Amino acid sequence: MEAGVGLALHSRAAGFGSGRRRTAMYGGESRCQIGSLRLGDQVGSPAAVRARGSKPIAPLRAKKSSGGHENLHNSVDEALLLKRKSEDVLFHMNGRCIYLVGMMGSGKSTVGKILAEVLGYSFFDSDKLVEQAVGMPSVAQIFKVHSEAFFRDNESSVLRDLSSMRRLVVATGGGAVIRPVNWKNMKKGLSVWLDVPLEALARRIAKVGTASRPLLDQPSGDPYTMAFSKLSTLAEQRGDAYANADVRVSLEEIAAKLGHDDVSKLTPIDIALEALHKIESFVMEDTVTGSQTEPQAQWIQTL
Ligand SMILES: Nc1ncnc2c1ncn2[C@@H]1O[C@H](COP(=O)(O)OP(=O)(O)OP(=O)(O)O)[C@@H](O)[C@H]1O
Ligand SMILES: O=C(O)C1=C[C@@H](O)[C@@H](O)[C@H](O)C1
Repeated sequence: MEAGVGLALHSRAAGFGSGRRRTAMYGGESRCQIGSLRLGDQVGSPAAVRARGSKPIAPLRAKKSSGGHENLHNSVDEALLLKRKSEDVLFHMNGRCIYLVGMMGSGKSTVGKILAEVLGYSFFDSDKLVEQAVGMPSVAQIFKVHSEAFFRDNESSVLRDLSSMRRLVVATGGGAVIRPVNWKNMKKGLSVWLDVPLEALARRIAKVGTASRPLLDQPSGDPYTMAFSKLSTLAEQRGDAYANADVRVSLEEIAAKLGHDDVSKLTPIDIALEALHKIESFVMEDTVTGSQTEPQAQWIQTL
């Protein structure tokens, strides 16, 4: 294959859940209103995602890079592995939604867009849907003008509305895990925890700044140190809330498996691939035990 020729993945969910409404990422067929959300052909399209202030979802392509043929081959191999694994996973998913949970900066949006593309699902970022529902341009502004509690109420409404849909990958807000009612809704699909060491999170966040993350934003101080200290406090407060997810994707484990000494060497594709492997194990076991969609944790059932 010539360098520079793109390998676009066109994973299709065709054949699954026929007769149900599809919300394919490109060119959804229908528009509908569910609760406070308007979903359908506009929202699922790249143009609509851009209109809501998100970056467009780039098609997954093998890129020509300065490394030449070797890099191209690696990219092609990765793309094929992802495509094959996504087909295995789709077979067992029955259209269930995937909810990505994890701390701020854990890569929920980055990895979520890759998963949505290979599975032929639609991608949504719940922070963006809250901004849309409230009619404000940023989460930071919602916190400032209203309050964190107001944001959390809207976040819960968005997750409740999404939970009645199918074939979505949802990047949830970092704090969505603290409310049991959100788990009750997320457990209608499959939840995946991106478990990233705090040092790596702080490095990523310090790189892009904290302005868009109101719980981390500080008027002064070294960005890495401030982010690390706040993230540590949040992680302590949240305790085991993330561990309630059906599947845990640990970057430390992936790095060890791939022989890397640092999680920063992992690409979003490495992480998406591991997520698909873990999802497959979970759904296969789930199919065998017949426990699909039943909330497991006792504290959810006490609601
Ligand atoms: N595997 C990775 N390696 C390095 N940087 C990454 C990786 N994944 C994501 N990032 C970067 O980390 C930052 C946060 O990623 P992303 O927005 O996907 O996280 P998130 O979990 O959705 O964050 P939030 O909940 O705060 O919105 C981005 O700048 C992104 O480019
Ligand atoms: O971890 C959190 O509590 C948050 C994470 C972000 O995604 C936003 O939902 C908001 O900034 C709060």
